[in-house]
Amino acid sequence: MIFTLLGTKMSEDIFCRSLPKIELHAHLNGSLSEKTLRKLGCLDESILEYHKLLNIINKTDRTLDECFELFKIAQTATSSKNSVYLATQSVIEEFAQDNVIYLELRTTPRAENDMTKQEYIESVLKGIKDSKSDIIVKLILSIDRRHDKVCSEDSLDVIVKMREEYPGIIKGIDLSGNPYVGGFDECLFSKAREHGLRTTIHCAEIPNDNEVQQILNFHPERIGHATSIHPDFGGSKENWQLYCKAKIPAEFCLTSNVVCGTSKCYAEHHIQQWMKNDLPFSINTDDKGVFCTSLSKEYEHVLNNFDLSKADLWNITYNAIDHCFASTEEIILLKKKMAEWKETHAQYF
Ligand SMILES: CNc1ncnc2c1ncn2[C@@H]1O[C@H](COP(=O)(O)O)[C@@H](O)[C@H]1O
Ligand SMILES: [Zn+2]
Repeated sequence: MIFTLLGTKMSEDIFCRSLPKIELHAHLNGSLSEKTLRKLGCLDESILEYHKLLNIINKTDRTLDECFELFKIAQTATSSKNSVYLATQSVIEEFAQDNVIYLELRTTPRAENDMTKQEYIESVLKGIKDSKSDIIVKLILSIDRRHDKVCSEDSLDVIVKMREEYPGIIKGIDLSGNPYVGGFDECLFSKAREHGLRTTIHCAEIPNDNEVQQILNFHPERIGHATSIHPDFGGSKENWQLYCKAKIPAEFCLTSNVVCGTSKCYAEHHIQQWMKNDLPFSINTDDKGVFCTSLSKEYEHVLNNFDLSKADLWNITYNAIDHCFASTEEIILLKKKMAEWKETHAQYF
């Protein structure tokens, strides 16, 4: 990679791009760039829908539902085994180009046309295995909140079966989807856990104290967004106390929250409460395609809005390694890579 360096100064954007990064919260179909959508044969009209987001951002009465409509465009582009395979490869390549050294990709297995849920997962796995990029990739499989019990249990059966075959790549299970629909099924996630799957759950994207309490009591390995847990952001005092005891690492996705309107702006993002109270978190993209972002840009937003140093940013990435679902050997390797980068780039801090 070529950097424009002035003396020993490295501008913030180049620093954020150059920094080796850990991505723990990226949905496959939400991560498809315009370039990838075109490669998959997506039509201009559909791509234009993506750009409508710029209008959504400027609207004050936008809804989460409007953002969720956009996933359907990407999902239409990945309705065959080959397109799922190509999409996976493209997404991995783009994260690697952004100097992401470890990626946990998540996706919801879909049975579509002549593709079964198992074939969907196999296509993603093939995309991961055939990837030529210098990046470690693990897979988390998602359960969509809007699916009924029968459909979710069917997904879990396939996920468990596939995990037995590919324990080195399939690491966990996630609960995602429109937070206004469906709910958290503790039995399903306990069953997944019994089968050795790690758990990460989208939690408190909107205020929902009862569900948040259930999720915190279940104690997943990680939670996504964690927007409305702190009382200043619509959560109850009891749940915040529960969270502070549990200290479950949170996966923050700032642009996603700002675009969807669940955070007012970057500077007022709830990440500030985690920093203030020394609670564990990582910085992630959520849906880099839909929200027109990258992990580097997310790091820049954090750097610019919260009075942090470049060393603080390095620490955030380094600490995120402890939240990942990789093996002990891989964790050691990632920490070594980060330490080496710090040493060779000491003059830029
Ligand atoms: C905005 N924040 C979010 N909150 C909740 N769920 C989200 C999400 N962003 C994405 N997804 C979930 O990921 C799917 C797209 O990727 P996959 O088809 O699974 O690869 C969406 O349909 C939704 O279920
Ligand atoms: Zn998400």
